Amino acid sequence: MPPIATTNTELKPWVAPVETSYQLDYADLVTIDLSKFGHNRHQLADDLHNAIKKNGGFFGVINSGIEQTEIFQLGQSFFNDYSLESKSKVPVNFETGNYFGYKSKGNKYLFGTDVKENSEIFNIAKFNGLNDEFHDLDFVHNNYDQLSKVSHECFDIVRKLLILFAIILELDDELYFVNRHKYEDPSDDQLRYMKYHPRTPEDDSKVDNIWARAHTDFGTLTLLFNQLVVGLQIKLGDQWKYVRPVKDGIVCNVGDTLNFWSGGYFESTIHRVVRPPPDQVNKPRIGAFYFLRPGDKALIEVAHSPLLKRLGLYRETKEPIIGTDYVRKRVVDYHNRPTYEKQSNVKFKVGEFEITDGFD
Ligand SMILES: O=C(O)CCC(=O)C(=O)O
Ligand SMILES: [Fe+2]
Repeated sequence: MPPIATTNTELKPWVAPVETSYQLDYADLVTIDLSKFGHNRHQLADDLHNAIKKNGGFFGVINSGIEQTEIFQLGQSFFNDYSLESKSKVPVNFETGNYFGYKSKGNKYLFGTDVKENSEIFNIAKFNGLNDEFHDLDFVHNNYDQLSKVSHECFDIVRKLLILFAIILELDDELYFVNRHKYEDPSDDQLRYMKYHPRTPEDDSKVDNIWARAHTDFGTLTLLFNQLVVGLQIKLGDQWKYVRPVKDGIVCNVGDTLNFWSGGYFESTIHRVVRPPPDQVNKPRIGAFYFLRPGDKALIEVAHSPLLKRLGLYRETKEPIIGTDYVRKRVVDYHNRPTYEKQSNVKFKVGEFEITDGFD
């Protein structure tokens, strides 16, 4: 079905949640200034290199040029203005592993308890003419132009980051990763809206206050827009550290496939979401993300990087794996289950590439 032109519904103002007054144990995230990209990308690549080595693949990005108020206005509208029936028109089908569409909350029990998982998710495929059936929801029809704009703007940001990652690896071709992630190609990239529905303290305590199980991200890069309701934690060594919101900025992290391309040098770090502090726990925690994922034309092998060779991290890949295959197998393995069990240090492997995950 062809896209129906946007009707430009009036979006209600977004009132950002007030920051917590609790003192929490935060990771010392390093932030890079993307406005340097145009005139000094080699310096910026050095900045990024320092940033990712400090916090296992998590870093902040400022001056990306993207307008975040509109992103959250759209998310707020999705969760507040549309009925369950309207949102459910394109349901996520975990059997396919593409993860496009809507997932309502509370479909699965957690950790062998009587407590259900609490996230509501809508994953929006790229606006490249290949995914019209996954855009067939009133919310998308009503906001088609804005959502398409946001999706393209997110892509422009990750495109710059992909160039910086190629520079860090000293690859001959700065566009090595860009050529393996093209907006016009088929891939399971998603612009995601996510809302966590608070549970009672009693229920939360039965599941160790976990709102999102510990995991690594499945694709290449993740952008996480200004999340003021804290709860995201990353695992650094054996310590969990909170991620501080980057004011007017983006938290970004490396996922599994960039980890593979870099022979593990860029880390796909385990993270989770826990119950927010008491002064924020009942605020709507609406998340907005862009998940960059390699497509079915992207072969994943350890890149021929002089840096990786010097570090002893380069190895020849006998059988490269296909980007979309990896991501879909990972989604199926992770989500296509009747319940979410408690597991630690689980290995997931496709071909020669293995990741250690853990649900804690
Ligand atoms: O909600 C968050 O802050 C993070 C969620 C997350 O890690 C994910 O959806 O992959
Ligand atoms: Fe994640």
